[in-house]
Amino acid sequence: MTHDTLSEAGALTVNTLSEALPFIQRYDKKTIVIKYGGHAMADISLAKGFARDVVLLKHMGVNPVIVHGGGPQIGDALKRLNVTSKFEDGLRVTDAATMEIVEMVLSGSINKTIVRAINMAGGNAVGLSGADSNLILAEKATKTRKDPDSNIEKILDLGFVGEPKHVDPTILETLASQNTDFIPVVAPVGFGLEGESYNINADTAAGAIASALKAERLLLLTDVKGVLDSDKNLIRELDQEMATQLILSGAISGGMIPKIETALTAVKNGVKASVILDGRTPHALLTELFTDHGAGTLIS
Ligand SMILES: Nc1ncnc2c1ncn2[C@@H]1O[C@H](COP(=O)(O)OP(=O)(O)O)[C@@H](O)[C@H]1O
Ligand SMILES: CC(=O)N[C@@H](CCC(=O)OP(=O)(O)O)C(=O)O
Repeated sequence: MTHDTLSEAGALTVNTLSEALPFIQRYDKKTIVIKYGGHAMADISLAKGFARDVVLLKHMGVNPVIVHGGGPQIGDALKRLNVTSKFEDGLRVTDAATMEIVEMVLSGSINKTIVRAINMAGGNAVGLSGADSNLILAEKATKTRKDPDSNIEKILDLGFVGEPKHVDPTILETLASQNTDFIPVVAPVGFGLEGESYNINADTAAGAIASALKAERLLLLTDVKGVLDSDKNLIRELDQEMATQLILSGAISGGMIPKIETALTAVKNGVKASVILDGRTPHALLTELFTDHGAGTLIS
């Protein structure tokens, strides 16, 4: 690189930093809940980049709360143990033996891998699951499906799949209020009233936590650019009406449906806005929060 191109690059960086000022002011001391999915953490360099970005956010005055998934990693562990696993409407049917493994993987290995990565990047992460400090009280998920032949609504028994019934955010608020540098990292495992554990979809857990905290943003990191229309173009902004139309037309399907529903519900429950964005893009979090153009689909 010549001296000129180097100084041009330097000027560009400084301009970008300077343009970030209004965004840094907007998010100062604000809570941002980030759902970090299992696919996004599989790539080591992306995972390191994610940890650095979270630490940078904290240094910039933001209060990031991480809620992680781990679907692919649970799948690998179950395969190694010869336990078969199936999904109904995007949720893993979870019997008692599967639940034990789900909890080991989510609250154990994955949670601690993320905690270590953030700490290695210079942060001070604290790993929690929904059982810690009564964070996520869950109850058995009640899902139904219409039988196509008889048109009768059937109840699906998903075992220990749970839905958040009550989130007590005291521990997260306490960590944030002490002016410490703690970064909470939450595994989506809820506790039941009988002492049982529940496997909660990580998007759902992140949405419930964001709602309880009245977060400024719920960022759902996934493995596509954002919500795409029927021509596969990125939709920059989406509201309830558009989402309903796109679901009815079939342009939005599969795992994207519960993700959008979570994003919309969070907004209805007091989260300022939700964003679905690409966790495969380096620095997706920083681009979303600190640039004019953002990164994915804003849902408000
Ligand atoms: N309109 C759409 N826009 C983007 N993705 C969509 C759309 N419709 C369906 N999808 C699917 O939804 C997936 C994201 O949901 P999911 O696999 O549950 O994500 P994650 O594992 O990150 O939680 C995408 O990889 C894509 O295959
Ligand atoms: C009930 C249910 O399906 N739970 C999920 C929890 C993990 C998760 O949601 O992880 P991702 O975000 O990486 O997909 C599961 O068992 O896979």
